[in-house]
Amino acid sequence: MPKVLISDELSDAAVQIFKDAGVEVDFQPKLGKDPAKLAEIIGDYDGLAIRSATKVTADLIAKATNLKVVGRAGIGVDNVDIPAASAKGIVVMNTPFGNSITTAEHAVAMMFACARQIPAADASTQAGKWEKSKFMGVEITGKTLGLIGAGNIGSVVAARAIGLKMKVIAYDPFLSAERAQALGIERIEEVDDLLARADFVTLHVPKTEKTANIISAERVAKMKKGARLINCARGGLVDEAAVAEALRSGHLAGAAFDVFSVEPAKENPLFGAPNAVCTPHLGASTSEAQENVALQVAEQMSDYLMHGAISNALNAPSVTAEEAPVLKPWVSLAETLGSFAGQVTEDPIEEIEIEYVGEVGDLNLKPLTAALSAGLLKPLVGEGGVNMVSAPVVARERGIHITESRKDAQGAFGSYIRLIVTTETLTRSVAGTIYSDGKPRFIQIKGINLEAEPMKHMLYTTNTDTPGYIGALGTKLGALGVNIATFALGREEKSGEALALLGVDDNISETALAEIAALPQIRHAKALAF
Ligand SMILES: NC(=O)c1ccc[n+]([C@@H]2O[C@H](COP(=O)([O-])OP(=O)(O)OC[C@H]3O[C@@H](n4cnc5c(N)ncnc54)[C@H](O)[C@@H]3O)[C@@H](O)[C@H]2O)c1
Ligand SMILES: O=C(O)[C@H](O)COP(=O)(O)O
Repeated sequence: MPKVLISDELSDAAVQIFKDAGVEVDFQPKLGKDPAKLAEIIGDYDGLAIRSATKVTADLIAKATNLKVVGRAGIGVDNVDIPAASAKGIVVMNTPFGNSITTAEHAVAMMFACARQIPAADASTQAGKWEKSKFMGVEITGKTLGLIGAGNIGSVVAARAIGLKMKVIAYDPFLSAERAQALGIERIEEVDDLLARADFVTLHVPKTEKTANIISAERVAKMKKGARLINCARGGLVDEAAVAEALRSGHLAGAAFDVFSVEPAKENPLFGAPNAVCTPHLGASTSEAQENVALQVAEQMSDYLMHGAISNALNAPSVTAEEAPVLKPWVSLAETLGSFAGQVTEDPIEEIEIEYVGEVGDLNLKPLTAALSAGLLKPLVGEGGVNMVSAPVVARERGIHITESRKDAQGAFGSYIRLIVTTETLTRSVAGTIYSDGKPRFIQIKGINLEAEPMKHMLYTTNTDTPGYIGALGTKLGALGVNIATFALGREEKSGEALALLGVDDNISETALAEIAALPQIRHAKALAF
């Protein structure tokens, strides 16, 4: 039974979902704030469900010896070291839509809060002051709202703002003209042009190398005098000290921040600045959003751990729950073919071509290609060093170029996978299919037809096609105490080249292999393990 740890404040609805799916669950919502304790126990878990408090660092991942999936109940995954997770084969998934509306509503609430100074007016009124003339505000109607980032949350904010009779302009390099038109907003090519026009600027981008400090001190200075800035996206997008200074100088009339460069924010340059409205990362904190993301993350993680279905992963191809069982035998075949090629190829691999022939080409090929690449790279990288998640990264790091193509059915088999591996000196191919019994078969090696069911231990030989070879090999294996389970042969009549693929009961030792390879008919012998 897979075991999941919930280390942040998730709605307890998630616990029931895990249990119902047959996943053991440990609910320790304070653990995210205790990294040492978390590191001590993480090795026991197959899954880790988090929000933003838990920091999934490379150090934590190194200790997570059984971890298969990290599920983020929310959107931002900047608290997860995704390259480290990918390198270890851990799927990282989030819930990209569950809290978008809630967060957009918070941004709109923050816009109103700083347009009418509601928090300060509230504090003053509750202190018995009645400072009616102190809290002069501005109308939102007819004002220009500048969105930086018009993705899921930004586009909900746009819709709400249009409803409030605002003019909405947006800077987002990935926003198409068609999408902007559909949203009823104006696309702006340069951030600075947006800042020069907007009365309110609101950020809705992830924090990346490109967006870090996107509202720098220089850009704060370029904002319209009297403008207001809202950040409900991520800390680190804005130069907070420059904004505080602009509030004091009167260049900006308000700033409303839900997120800060250091969190939890116990102190910050914005605290105490005039008309600075601050909330403690509450964007996603509604009962509706928390229920949504908790249920969704628990479902996604359970589907992966129990059935291999992958959704909303940041570092792995998607596989639906319907696809997973259909793909399963093909994923296993792909990994076996890759493993065969990886074990018999001695030179550095330059290129891998994968042909999906016939009906298999209609399946979701990404997981098949990833599994095949993992099988192929495993013998080169070492056991445990690569899997479906990390294989594309490892292949890229090693300069191995992978291509895939779909082909119409040809030959005796309606559907099969053929892998062609190119090294500096040679090109080799291997093909396999799934029989109607649901089991995989090798059907061709080096262009030579044969039929062999993959087994845990196998012996592969290439040999001259001369009489007596089978007898000599059988006798030699008998003398070495190697029991033959299956024996498949193939040959190319014209070239006189032949090959054999045998299933054997146990691993063949190196000494035994050397004796086998010394048979006069043998060109090459290799002990294989799957
Ligand atoms: N305050 C909270 O509690 C809270 C809650 C949810 C999400 N968030 C944060 O809100 C942000 C937006 O979330 P989302 O769901 O809308 O994400 P999204 O991926 O749907 O949208 C992000 C948009 O940013 C755009 N973008 C990327 N690089 C850009 C750049 N350099 N300049 C301008 N635009 C750029 C993308 O094209 C995309 O349209 C994320 O950082 C997320 O973590 C915060
Ligand atoms: O990215 C997100 O989903 C938000 O920042 C929410 O974070 P939280 O789950 O820690 O509230």
